[in-house]
Amino acid sequence: MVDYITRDGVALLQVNNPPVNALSHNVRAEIKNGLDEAGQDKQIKAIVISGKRSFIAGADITEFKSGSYSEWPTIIDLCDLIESSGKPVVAAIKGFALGGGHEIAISCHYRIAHEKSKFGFPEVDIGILPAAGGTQRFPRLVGLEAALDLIPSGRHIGAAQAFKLGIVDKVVRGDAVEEAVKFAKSIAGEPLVDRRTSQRPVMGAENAVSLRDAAVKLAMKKKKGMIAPIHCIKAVMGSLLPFEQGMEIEASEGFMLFTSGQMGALQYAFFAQRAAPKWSLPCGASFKTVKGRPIRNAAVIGAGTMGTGIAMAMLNAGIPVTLVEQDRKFLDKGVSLLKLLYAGSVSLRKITQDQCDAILSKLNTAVGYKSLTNVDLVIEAVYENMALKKQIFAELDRICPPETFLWTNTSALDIDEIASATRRPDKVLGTHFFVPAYHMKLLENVRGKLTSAETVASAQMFGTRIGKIPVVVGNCHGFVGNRMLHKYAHESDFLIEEGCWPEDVDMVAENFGLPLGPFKVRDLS
Ligand SMILES: CCCCCCCCCCCCCC(=O)CC(=O)SCCNC(=O)CCNC(=O)[C@H](O)C(C)(C)COP(=O)(O)OP(=O)(O)OC[C@H]1O[C@@H](n2cnc3c(N)ncnc32)[C@H](O)[C@@H]1OP(=O)(O)O
Ligand SMILES: NC(=O)C1=CN([C@@H]2O[C@H](COP(=O)(O)OP(=O)(O)OC[C@H]3O[C@@H](n4cnc5c(N)ncnc54)[C@H](O)[C@@H]3O)[C@@H](O)[C@H]2O)C=CC1
Repeated sequence: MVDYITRDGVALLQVNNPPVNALSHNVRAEIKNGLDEAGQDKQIKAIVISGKRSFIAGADITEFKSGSYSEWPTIIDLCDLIESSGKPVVAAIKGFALGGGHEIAISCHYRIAHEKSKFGFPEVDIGILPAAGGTQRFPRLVGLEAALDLIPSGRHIGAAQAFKLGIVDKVVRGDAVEEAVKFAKSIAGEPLVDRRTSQRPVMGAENAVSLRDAAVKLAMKKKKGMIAPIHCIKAVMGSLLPFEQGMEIEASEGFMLFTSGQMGALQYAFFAQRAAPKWSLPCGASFKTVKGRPIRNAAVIGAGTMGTGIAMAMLNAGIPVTLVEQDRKFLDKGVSLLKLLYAGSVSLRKITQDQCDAILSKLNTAVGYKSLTNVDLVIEAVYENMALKKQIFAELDRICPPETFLWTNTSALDIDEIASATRRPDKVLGTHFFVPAYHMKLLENVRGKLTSAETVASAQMFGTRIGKIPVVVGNCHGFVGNRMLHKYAHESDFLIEEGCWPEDVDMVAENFGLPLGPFKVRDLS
């Protein structure tokens, strides 16, 4: 799990724990053994820590449930051992240095990074904080302001910004490991006192109160309902005390999170989101055995709320789209809405005008279906009316090539009945997007009785390509999402009957952490 390689007086400790080099217990133990061996070997003058393929993506998240994250040696122990090493330790970073991996890196005496490497503390999004000294060393390396930005937000940054902030000593284009080995040889024997991060002062301490208040305000806005960002901020503020006292604050703030229900829920969500796209069918076909067909171009029928949102989701992923309506007036309305949304993204600087123009150049429009003779996929998003949907599917079946997938964005209708209007029920499937479809991550791919495994595979692949979390569900009224939403909607309605105002119900739901309350969502729908 950790290869120990010697190179001309340098010991290279290369973590090899696929897929992401998480710091599982065995990895930690082997890093410790490597450090001990290098420390004792008189021939070794310097140490390089790196990862095969990528650096280290952090603690092994499964260990927070099993408890082995706290088994010796912990990441805290490793960081202390690295920092206190009498021989210089250089981190060679390519790929990701995240969470505990980032903490290991900033405990090293020097950091050499590939230009495409990424740095961050994503702990906040799994309900914890960088509890291996990250909240104490990081402010000492980059100053209070940057630490109060990056730790509570969990944002990743690239190598160039990491260099600007002082996280990284050198950014390289070539092989980071080779560069680090060369560098390690060049600094062997130099004094390390000012290279030990925990011994540095924190820059920006004079503005501590205003920086803290701004960070709390931002965290409450951006991560509504989450407790971890506030504990992260409190722990970072502890860095203004001597290092050992700061570590105690980090541990006590960490303890509250490590024992919280939010940690369990967010870590469940982390693994659930990665499990969702992995599908299998009762016939035995699965994501491992069946390949999807890539979608080169598509059409969307209906330029209403959902049709425009679905078209945007595809355009954002670079898929050329033809937006189809029943008449010119509805089409113009849909296209204006779509253009307005992109103009909004330009004015908010989410995309440039050039990017906006490039995206819109892939949009075609049509009234009627006659032009759809060369599309890989059609997604229908017209009114929720079975007779209308069946009529449209029958017509599409006549016009589109036999291999074209015909998918429907119905909220609750029977996929098998819609498929029965065609001679290709194997290629019919429900793609249930959620409003706003260009933004919401969930995509239910509803499998009918006759939907083929290739169609399911293609829909799952398509979902991932357009940035969604696609999940295969069965065909029943309301599928999964809307059956859950029904209960939620009923309870919200009961509250109104009992005398609450819709805005009060929304406020409570939003304070709980939902981005929009139930009545605002209904207004959007
Ligand atoms: C305080 C009280 C207790 C006292 C005792 C004190 C003891 C010591 C405390 C030590 C505390 C340590 C604190 C700490 O530093 C915490 C952390 O480091 S938490 C982890 C932080 N890191 C992350 O959150 C990274 C998560 N991963 C990602 O963001 C992405 O995976 C990544 C960008 C790295 C790669 O993305 P991508 O290529 O898209 O791959 P996937 O996301 O699909 O992942 C592939 C595969 O790998 C699994 N996986 C990813 N990361 C982890 C992980 N960190 N641990 C375990 N498994 C991971 C993922 O689930 C996928 O698995 P599949 O089975 O293939 O689906
Ligand atoms: N609005 C929502 O929140 C969600 C809606 N859905 C489903 O998506 C589908 C569409 O819903 P919305 O976008 O909200 O409806 P909408 O009323 O906003 O848009 C429907 C559009 O379809 C067009 N249309 C009607 N007949 C047509 C035809 N024969 N050919 C071409 N275009 C035609 C209409 O002109 C209209 O612009 C429905 O089945 C709905 O149940 C699914 C998820 C969420």
